[in-house]
Amino acid sequence: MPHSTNGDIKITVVGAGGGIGQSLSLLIKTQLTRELPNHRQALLALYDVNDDAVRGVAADLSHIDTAVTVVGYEKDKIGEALGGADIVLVPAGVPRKPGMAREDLLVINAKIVRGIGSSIAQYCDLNKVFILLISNPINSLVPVLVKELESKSGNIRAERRVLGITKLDSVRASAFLHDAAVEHGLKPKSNTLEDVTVVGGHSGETIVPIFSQTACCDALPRDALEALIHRVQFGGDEVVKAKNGAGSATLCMAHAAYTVATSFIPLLTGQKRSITGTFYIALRDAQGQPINNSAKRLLGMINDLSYFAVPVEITSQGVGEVDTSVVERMTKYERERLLAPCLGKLGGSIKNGLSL
Ligand SMILES: NC(=O)C1=CN([C@@H]2O[C@H](COP(=O)(O)OP(=O)(O)OC[C@H]3O[C@@H](n4cnc5c(N)ncnc54)[C@H](O)[C@@H]3O)[C@@H](O)[C@H]2O)C=CC1
Ligand SMILES: O=C([O-])CC(=O)C(=O)O
Repeated sequence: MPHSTNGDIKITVVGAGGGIGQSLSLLIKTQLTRELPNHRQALLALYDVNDDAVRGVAADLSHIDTAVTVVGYEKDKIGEALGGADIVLVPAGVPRKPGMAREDLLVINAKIVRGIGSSIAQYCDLNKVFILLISNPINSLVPVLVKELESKSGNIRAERRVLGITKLDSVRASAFLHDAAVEHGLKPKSNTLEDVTVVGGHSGETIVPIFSQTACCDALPRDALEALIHRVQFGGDEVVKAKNGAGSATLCMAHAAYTVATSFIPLLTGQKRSITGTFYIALRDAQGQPINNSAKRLLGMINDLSYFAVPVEITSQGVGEVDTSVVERMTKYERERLLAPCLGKLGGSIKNGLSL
């Protein structure tokens, strides 16, 4: 299965033998056909440097009765795993243990992500593939990956194909908002939880949930709202502490990444010309110029930071227009108490990634 010829959708999971990789691959194998038009097939390519793990996961998943074809690729077969991919999901790297910050993973995971970036530049079509990065610290590793792709491929639009997944923050914000609403006697009107836009980055105070733009925010007491914001910003710590040395969030992350991956299906199958989603993206191109006018406007609102998580339009050309309206409509409290500290910390993380 080297290439996704004849119109099949090819999704490659790099780091498929790990906690996130296995759960994410299970979701893709069991659920993806529901999202596909009848005449389209899906290929799921699993890659990991741990040969036993990838062999085992591929054999195990291939016994499930869905029409998604699963193939495992061992360490020296990365070219075949990546060739022809429409989406490359990257949950490869080391997770946190208690007492560690995501930033403590930078040196080790940057080495891993750079190696993967180099292989993507070699084997993927950078005018076609979407690279969805999960590995931490996202705030610094998206810059690392973009730089690697630009230098190894010479493709001046490579930055538009790289999307840092911050979806788990909005998944948590929705879940915790629902919990808080129930706790304060605000009866949810349906089983569908409210979406919460989260901008900034993916670590502590760089995570900026915009609860003011949700329906039930005004009904919550101020202290409950502040506790909610803190819980979203430090939600990852809750899981790291609970797992007590056995790693960080895997199941909720797999759910978040699966949701993101399936949101691309209408674009990949030509049912839609564009989709939208919130991603941590590069706002400047390889020459340092804003990627478009909306990115230029956003840069003016965020102290000129070159990377930021924001709702954005995605077309077959990659990252398109960013939606600046969520940042424009933030309250004074959100601007001063959340956005300002986010920008300070995020600037440092971007610099750390670029200086490696
Ligand atoms: N963006 C986000 O919201 C989240 C990110 N993460 C991050 O995701 C990463 C993975 O987490 P887990 O799955 O829990 O870790 P894990 O240790 O269970 O799995 C990582 C897998 O990556 C593989 N790997 C290492 N180097 C590789 C390479 N060069 N190529 C291919 N595979 C390679 C390992 O063999 C292992 O199977 C961590 O960095 C973690 O911090 C975790 C949760 C949320
Ligand atoms: O906390 C971690 O290290 C993993 C992660 O990014 C999250 O759960 O949000």
